[in-house]
Amino acid sequence: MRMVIAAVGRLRQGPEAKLIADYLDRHAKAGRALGLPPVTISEVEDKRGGGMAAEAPLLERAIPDGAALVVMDERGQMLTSPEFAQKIAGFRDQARDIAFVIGGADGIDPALRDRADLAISFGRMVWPHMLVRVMLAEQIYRATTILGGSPYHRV
Ligand SMILES: C[S@@+](CC[C@H](N)C(=O)[O-])C[C@H]1O[C@@H](n2cnc3c(N)ncnc32)[C@H](O)[C@@H]1O
Repeated sequence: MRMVIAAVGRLRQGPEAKLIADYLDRHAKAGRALGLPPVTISEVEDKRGGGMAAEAPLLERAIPDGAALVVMDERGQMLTSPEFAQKIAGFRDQARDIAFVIGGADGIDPALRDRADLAISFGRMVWPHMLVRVMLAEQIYRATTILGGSPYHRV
């Protein structure tokens, strides 16, 4: 099984990169015993500024064949963290890779959005894509702790 974040844009060194590295590192350690692999990040960029239509094929290339496609989209479903954890466990139990997709300034091309297994919203407000990366990394780590029964997540 593979877990991939396919994201538009290159993240420079800085606070967001440090947070993402920290959460994904914690996920990698906690996920080992649960059959969850480390998350890899695949960044794509269309240097000609072609927007979402040009970014879609680049994102498609970063998505493993047959992977469960999870798009991050403000119009998507608002899940609780335990619900998100169960989605991840469900894909794991089906032996499917998971590809989380984060769009660029224009969002995700509708053709890619429409074929998603799941669209997740972090609320109806639009967040900068680099912050969505941080929040997604944290929620993946949180999901792993929920599945592992660790007390990180409290309600
Ligand atoms: C700056 S936003 C682009 C917003 C764009 N107007 C759209 O229609 O999607 C960049 C990316 O961040 C992610 N994103 C932003 N806000 C989000 C939210 N509330 N929930 C989930 N993902 C979000 C989406 O993947 C989006 O493509």
